[in-house]
Amino acid sequence: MVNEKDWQQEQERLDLVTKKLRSEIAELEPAVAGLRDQVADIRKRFWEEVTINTSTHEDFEETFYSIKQQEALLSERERSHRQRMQRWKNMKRLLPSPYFGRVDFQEDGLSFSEQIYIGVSSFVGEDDISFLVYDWRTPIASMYYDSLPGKSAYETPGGRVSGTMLLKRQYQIRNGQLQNVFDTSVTIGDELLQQVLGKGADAQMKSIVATIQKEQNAIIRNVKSRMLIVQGAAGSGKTSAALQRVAYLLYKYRNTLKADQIVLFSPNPMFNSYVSTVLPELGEENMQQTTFQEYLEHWLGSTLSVENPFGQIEYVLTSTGAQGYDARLSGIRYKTSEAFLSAIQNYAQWLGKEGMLFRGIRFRERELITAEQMESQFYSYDNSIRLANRVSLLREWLLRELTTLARKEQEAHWVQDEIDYLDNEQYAEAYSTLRKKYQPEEAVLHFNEQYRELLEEMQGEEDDDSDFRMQDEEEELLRRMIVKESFKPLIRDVKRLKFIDVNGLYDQLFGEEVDYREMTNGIEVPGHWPEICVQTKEKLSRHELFYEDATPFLYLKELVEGVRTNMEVRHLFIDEGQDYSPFQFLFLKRLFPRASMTVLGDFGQAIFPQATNLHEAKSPLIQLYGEGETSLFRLVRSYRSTSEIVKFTKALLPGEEIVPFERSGRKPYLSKAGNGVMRAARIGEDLAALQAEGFDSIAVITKTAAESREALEALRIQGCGALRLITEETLTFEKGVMVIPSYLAKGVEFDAVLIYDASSRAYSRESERKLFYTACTRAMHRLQLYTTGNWTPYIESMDPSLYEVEQ
Ligand SMILES: Nc1ncnc2c1ncn2[C@@H]1O[C@H](COP(=O)(O)OP(=O)(O)OP(=O)(O)O)[C@@H](O)[C@H]1O
Repeated sequence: MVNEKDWQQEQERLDLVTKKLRSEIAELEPAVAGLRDQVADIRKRFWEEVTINTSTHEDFEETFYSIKQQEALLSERERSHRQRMQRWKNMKRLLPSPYFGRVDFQEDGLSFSEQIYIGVSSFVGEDDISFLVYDWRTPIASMYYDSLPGKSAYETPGGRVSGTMLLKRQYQIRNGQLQNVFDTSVTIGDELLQQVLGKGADAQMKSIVATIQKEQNAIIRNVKSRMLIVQGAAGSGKTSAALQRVAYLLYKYRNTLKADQIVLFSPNPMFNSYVSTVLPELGEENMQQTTFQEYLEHWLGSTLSVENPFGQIEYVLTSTGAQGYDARLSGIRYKTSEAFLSAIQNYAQWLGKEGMLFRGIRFRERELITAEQMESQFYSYDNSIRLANRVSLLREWLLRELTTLARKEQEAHWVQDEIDYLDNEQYAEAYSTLRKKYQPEEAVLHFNEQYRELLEEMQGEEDDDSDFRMQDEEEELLRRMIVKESFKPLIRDVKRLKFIDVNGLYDQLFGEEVDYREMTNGIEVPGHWPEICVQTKEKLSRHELFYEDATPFLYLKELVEGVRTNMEVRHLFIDEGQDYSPFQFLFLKRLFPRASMTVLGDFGQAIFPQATNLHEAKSPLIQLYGEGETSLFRLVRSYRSTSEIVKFTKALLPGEEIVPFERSGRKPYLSKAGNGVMRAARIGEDLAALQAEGFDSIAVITKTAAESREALEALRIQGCGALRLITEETLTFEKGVMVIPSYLAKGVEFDAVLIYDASSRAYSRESERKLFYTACTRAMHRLQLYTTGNWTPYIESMDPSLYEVEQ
């Protein structure tokens, strides 16, 4: 806290800034409203102001310029309106709390210092040059995050500015009133951060601009690397850093970068709702948000049913010992590995020489073009031409073939039959459609000409043949129309490359080991190969794909058919990056060739079998853009949980680099019950107690979805009302008490976490350790664990001083 005099001065300055903000807002208000009306008015009267006259060339020119002038006027007004509106909105946002920080900085060589007040946007005085508040994203504001009083510097586009920071101060301001003022010296920790972290969880993530830490700031402001990889412990602020980074990029590149050119891939749809308010809170529009599953379904969903990652993890967690389980697990590991990535690439090469599979084009129970014909046409192209380009050539060839075949088809009996079956009305309708449709075509023009001649003839002298001639022409056109209509689906399918049997191509890989080796240039198969083949083929025959097959399948499809790209997107953010396989990263790179990537994750929370270790030296992620274009960051300090919870969770996962932020609370608390009913009763009592203590975001975390349903039922029987069950379909995140499976709790946090079953029955395998760790690290203030039997070995082997046991 500062002394009384300083406090007084700060309150006075705050009053001054608040007054100026108020008066500018009031001044701008009518202008903002007026401009809105003016723009609407110009829009309305746009055409009244323009004289349209196109009689002569000069008139036409005049009209053209008059329209141009009106357009320019309108866009100028709109621009001015937008700018004033933005300024007005920024000031409104600043008003309740105009700034949160201040640094006093004396530049080397100058005899005076400047007071730099930092807030969520800039506020410039009437003179248009003195900054009453600096936007937190300005270069000078970076010192607030990076330095302590003493020698200090900041980077500007014009070079480095060095000097001395004389003071660093933090504020808590509510409704124009100072609540707290802290001076940060070299020795004192971040008091504001202490205050912020002591608060309860929210249904929505909050912005952290007032307390961004130095190592987070480095991530937020890095614009040098094409690829940013952040390995950060649970609760270390990865998602927070990502979102503030989006705001930073939107500010830095405000003239060229729009929010919809940034895409965030998040772990589940509920997470989207959780983070959706951070950017609007900072005065920026939200970036696009999606999940990888959405992307897979977009490209494969029309023909195949793709398992989602939660289906996969439920299977992994619940089907231990089931027939085929070990094979599936071995398959998951293999299909997401780099070896399989190479296998697919080599396989595509092999297909360039042989083995392509096509689907013959069938029409009315006949094979118009056989798969063999396509194959021989395909392999007749020079094999130095890329696979996808040869597919394009084949497509052109097929379209030409179909045109020729359509011409022949016009003479077929079925066409005549169709014409004969048309009744008068249908005939007339077909004929008029035909006239409209074929009007511009040469044959029709020709026909019309003849028709006119015929009419003239008919009006002049009688010609007995004319009716017949007309009928002939009509019939020919009708035949063309009928065939063209029936060929339409064939042509559409060819254009969509349906003649390639991608299912067959993927299926073909899963055969005899010797064949696999030959097709993939010697890549080894994993254990349980024959069973993996049976499982994969069986799924495909039902037009289904395992989650682990979806990306390789899509990759193969793209190698054969050509890549789809999105050139608009400039920045890609991938949260929970450890849950993506090398395939998925490669894919995203190919899909967004102009984008930079920021990947955030924690290998300690790698709960899916396809996990990628983000920081490993040989990690495919680092290879993606090459070391030169990649920056690695590590965040180890956990801001989410109390130090007692962090110490406990760290012991669960020896080796995980995680350092608690000094905030104290109760030790994790273990409660053993005699049976399920007693446990539910105990949890029910604890829930009530926690709520009475004021915690309003509480999660009962279960291992699986099935266990969530069971827990919900048991707790309801105990009279716990208002429990919300979270499933993979849940789209919004709300406060309250919820029952949630561990893997859906990823990325979010709760005041209190109750682990429903922490027994050795539920968590004993090494593969489950990270899942357990992820669940426990969701807790901010309280962590309570329950069992009806033995504790999980991860707890049994832990130092007992790290937890309390119910007496
Ligand atoms: N600099 C900061 N100032 C204030 N709060 C912070 C800061 N950094 C992180 N936090 C808070 O810590 C909590 C965890 O942050 P966040 O969810 O971004 O971490 P994470 O690394 O993505 O976590 P996880 O991987 O476990 O999901 C959030 O409540 C966030 O607001």
